[in-house]
Amino acid sequence: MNKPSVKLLIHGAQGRMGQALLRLCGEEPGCEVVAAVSRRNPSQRVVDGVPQLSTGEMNGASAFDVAVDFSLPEAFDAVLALCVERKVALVSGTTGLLGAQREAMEAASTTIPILWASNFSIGVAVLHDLVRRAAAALPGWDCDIIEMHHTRKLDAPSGTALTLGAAAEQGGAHPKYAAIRAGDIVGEHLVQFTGQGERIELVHRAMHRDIFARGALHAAAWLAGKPAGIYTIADMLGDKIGLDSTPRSR
Ligand SMILES: NC(=O)C1=CN([C@@H]2O[C@H](COP(=O)(O)OP(=O)(O)OC[C@H]3O[C@@H](n4cnc5c(N)ncnc54)[C@H](OP(=O)(O)O)[C@@H]3O)[C@@H](O)[C@H]2O)C=CC1
Ligand SMILES: O=C(O)C1=N[C@H](C(=O)O)C[C@H](O)C1
Repeated sequence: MNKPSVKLLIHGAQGRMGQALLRLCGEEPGCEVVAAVSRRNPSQRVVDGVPQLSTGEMNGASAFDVAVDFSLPEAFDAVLALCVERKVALVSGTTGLLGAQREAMEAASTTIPILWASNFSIGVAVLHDLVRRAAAALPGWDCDIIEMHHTRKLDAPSGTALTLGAAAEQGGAHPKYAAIRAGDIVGEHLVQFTGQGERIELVHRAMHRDIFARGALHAAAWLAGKPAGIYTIADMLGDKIGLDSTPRSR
């Protein structure tokens, strides 16, 4: 018998990530978008068969299994509350969340499954592991994290930089951060360990935001139907590429 499809609500649908998610959702087997939510009232009520809702209309969305949220911190509380009310899963990549929002997410995870990640690429999941191991092997070396993004990005340091910093701290380093906003850079993270007379550079360059969208759609299919709890990218990929749990940060 065929598995029933996983019904998705895309939150932040008019954004750069939201548009990539809508374009790529057909690639994830068994996933179907049933609602696309944006801040403003939509100019068209239905696009490619998908109902378009404004934030104010979100609570009236038809039944869904997973909300996929790539929005902004000020929009996050509403989608978390809706998932708790409907008892459905949440995949979120929204960065720059406040401490209180992280706590609300932890509290919600006692009733629904949640996977939040600052970066949904496989490369960065592997980079976390490399950074933790490099930091542990290089006590006393300076650790600097330099991130570069497009000029429209609002938060700094990026969520990924902070999560990589948490990995470095797990290895005993004390990272410092620098952020560059320039042109249309999708996302670059350089973690630099500097000793006396030598330097190691670990770098990830995202060439396209489709890598994040594909990761998030895969996470949604994976998370649907899981028991309540907080899950990480490493939980999702761990068996495949042998990762320990991902460090948490904003
Ligand atoms: N974890 C990861 O792998 C990645 C995470 N990100 C993160 O995802 C988030 C979105 O990034 P990006 O798509 O580039 O950003 P955009 O600014 O392009 O999109 C943001 C979306 O959120 C909506 N939004 C903003 N404020 C509100 C609000 N108050 N209520 C409801 N909706 C709102 C916007 O609606 P409207 O268009 O109507 O204004 C828009 O659809 C950021 O936090 C970014 O850091 C980005 C890439 C990868
Ligand atoms: O806003 C972005 O664009 C990105 N945000 C995420 C972050 O803050 O780390 C992930 C990626 O770098 C792109």
